[in-house]
Amino acid sequence: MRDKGRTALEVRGLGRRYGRRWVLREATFRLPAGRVCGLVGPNGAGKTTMLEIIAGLREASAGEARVFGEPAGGVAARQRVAFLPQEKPLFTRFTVAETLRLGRELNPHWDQELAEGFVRAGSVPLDAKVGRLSGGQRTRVALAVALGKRPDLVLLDEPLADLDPLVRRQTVAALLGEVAERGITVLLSSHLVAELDTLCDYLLLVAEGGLRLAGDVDEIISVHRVLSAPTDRVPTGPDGLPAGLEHHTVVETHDDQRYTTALVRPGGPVGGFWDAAAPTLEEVVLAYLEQSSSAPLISPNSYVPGVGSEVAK
Ligand SMILES: Nc1ncnc2c1ncn2[C@@H]1O[C@H](COP(=O)(O)OP(=O)(O)OP(=O)(O)O)[C@@H](O)[C@H]1O
Repeated sequence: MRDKGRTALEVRGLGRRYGRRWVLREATFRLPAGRVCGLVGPNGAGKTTMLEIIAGLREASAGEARVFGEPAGGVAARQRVAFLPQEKPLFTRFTVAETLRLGRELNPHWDQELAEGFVRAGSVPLDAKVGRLSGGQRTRVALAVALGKRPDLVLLDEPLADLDPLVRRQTVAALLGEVAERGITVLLSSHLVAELDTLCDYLLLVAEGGLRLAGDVDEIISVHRVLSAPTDRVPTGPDGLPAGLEHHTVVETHDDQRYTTALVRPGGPVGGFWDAAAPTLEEVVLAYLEQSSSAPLISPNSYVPGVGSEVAK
């Protein structure tokens, strides 16, 4: 792994506004090299905007992004980045082989063997016109073009959204195989929250213009607990929240007639009537999406020294 131990991406105080409206504000994090990072957030949270800034396709209104130490958008950074936008940038009249040939002509470091192998492994015929391919086959060709550039950082904007579950699983396995073998860093936006933990070992969550979660998936899960108790045993505490949560950072609470649950970052022992369990990544993500005003969590290896961020606790 060429970049092991390095930072693939460093974002400091990044912001973007359209007119007077800020869609992204003061995003600060670090993404270590070699990780597969999920970028999640509600519609309109600024995920595409952030990917476009990192790819050098859009100017930031504040702050900066650096790719392997180089300013995003500069020649050095662009050479190391491949960006696959939501609408796959393929010419429908080209055959698959012609598409790969174009990739070779446009990219000095093109890896034909990799790109062709990736397409063949998905049983996509090289002589087929791109316009005649299924959505899954087209995704595979677009990913092959992205990987063929031999990038160090791949940015994918909802690459899997239109694939059926089986094709999605096959495509993900193929993609993860390539990136692991080559030590490529991946940042991919996705709404497929239930599948994130099979894809990603790193997570960024943006909501309401700001970064709410950043860090290792394992670390993020390990600092949270899901507490549950029968609703009839849970009195209301002085702050209006269910009692017994005073010493914890409460991300979200939910109750129905039978059970009350809370996702918390424990600030001490959990006791009394509460049962505590480790949450799934999906539970954590959904809780932060539901309560986008909860205190952000930037875990230590995403933390950028000298820029105001909250460290995991
Ligand atoms: N060129 C533009 N001019 C004005 N507003 C824009 C422009 N591009 C994006 N926006 C607005 O910025 C906000 C963030 O858009 P963005 O596409 O980055 O969000 P997203 O998180 O990727 O959303 P989704 O999950 O729906 O793809 C949206 O409200 C969008 O309407």
